Amino acid sequence: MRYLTAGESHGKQLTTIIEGIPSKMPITKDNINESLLRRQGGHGRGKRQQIEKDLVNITSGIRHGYTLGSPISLVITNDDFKHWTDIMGEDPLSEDVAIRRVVSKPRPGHADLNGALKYGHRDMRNVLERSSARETAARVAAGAVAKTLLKQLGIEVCGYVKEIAGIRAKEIGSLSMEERQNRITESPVMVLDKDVEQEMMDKIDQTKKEGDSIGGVCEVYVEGMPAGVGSYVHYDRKLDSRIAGSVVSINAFKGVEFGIGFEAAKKYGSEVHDEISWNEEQGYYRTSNRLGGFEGGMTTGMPIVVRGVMKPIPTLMRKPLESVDIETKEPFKATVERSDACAVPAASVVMEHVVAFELAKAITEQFPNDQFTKLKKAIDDYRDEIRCF
Ligand SMILES: Cc1cc2nc3c(=O)[nH]c(=O)nc-3n(C[C@H](O)[C@H](O)[C@H](O)COP(=O)(O)O)c2cc1C
Ligand SMILES: C=C(O[C@@H]1CC(C(=O)O)=C[C@@H](OP(=O)(O)O)[C@H]1O)C(=O)O
Repeated sequence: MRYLTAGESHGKQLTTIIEGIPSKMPITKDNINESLLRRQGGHGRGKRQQIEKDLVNITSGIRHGYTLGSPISLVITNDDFKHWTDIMGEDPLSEDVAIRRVVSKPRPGHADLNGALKYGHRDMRNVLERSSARETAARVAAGAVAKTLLKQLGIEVCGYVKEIAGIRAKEIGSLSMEERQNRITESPVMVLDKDVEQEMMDKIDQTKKEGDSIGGVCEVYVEGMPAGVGSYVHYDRKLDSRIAGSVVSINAFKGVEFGIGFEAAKKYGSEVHDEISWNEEQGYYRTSNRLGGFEGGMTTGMPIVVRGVMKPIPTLMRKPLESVDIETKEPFKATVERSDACAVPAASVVMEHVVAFELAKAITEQFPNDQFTKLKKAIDDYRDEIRCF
């Protein structure tokens, strides 16, 4: 399984092409639109989300509610394009207009300057349009297809906010998957712990008022993955490493941890590792899950718990960062018309979907089948086999 996305933030549309989903898997538009809608939400988003209404147009690979086994292409229209037709259209601009519209002021914290140096663009719009996190809508569409596959194999993935600007949600280990999913749907900041919700919202509002930005931590929790998915034999087949790469690939994500994560550095081995037990009903299981569901690049069969840290949004409404104009070499302070003050809730939805894609990819590699029913049977057989091992 693999996917590619195409599209600029203020261009006509975003496109996702997914390859490797087996045939005859039930799926509808609603499976994808529900995820797209969730990504647009969350307290702290800027004015752009009032312009966009992300809905998928399935243009290939799905017919009458089932996958065909051929490439699936998904299109999301950028409603904002109508305001940008001259700047983002394919027709050449007259020279004087083109010169006036050139973006020569790189924004710190964005891809602008490095992308301009690499691709030789003196108009940094050519960089910023594609490097924008608008592209995460296309990735969520791919992840929604992956989630639909996983769910039908008994694997559920759920992403939520763990921390915003130092305000940390407490551990609520006893929540079922359904309770987690309901809770984040109800929560304006997509957090499981109701006690910190208001504090997080107040912090976002205060930050917005001050024209600054904040980041945080997102967590993804997965139930139902059988033990032994992934591999220890090569670095690029380790599933935890693939997940880590997918999380850091999300715009503004700077780090990843599994289970107790960086806390492990402060502890003894006896306080970190998960002891192995066995009973007839479950087969092997762990009495704790401090390592977050991975050993040796493979799943342990315990829930996967992975967190990613998002830096504060780099575009600041009233505290602009200093930079240098690449034409004049003069310093300037970046001024902006709109930006998100905090996109951690939306990013938790993105993280859920990129993790889901890596899990579905690993499953389809380990149980290669062109037809979904055969894939389902292969996994069920494997589950029986490891229970009796
Ligand atoms: C869902 C989401 C929304 C974002 N919204 C904004 C935004 O409104 N303004 C902004 O400056 N950065 C925003 N970002 C962050 C930038 O896209 C990101 O910092 C930039 O692409 C540079 O990538 P890097 O931080 O990974 O180096 C957003 C990120 C995500 C995941
Ligand atoms: C468009 C989205 O996020 C955008 C991501 C983004 C950035 O720099 O990453 C900057 C903003 O773009 P704009 O300047 O057009 O408002 C966000 O709105 C989206 O998530 O759908």
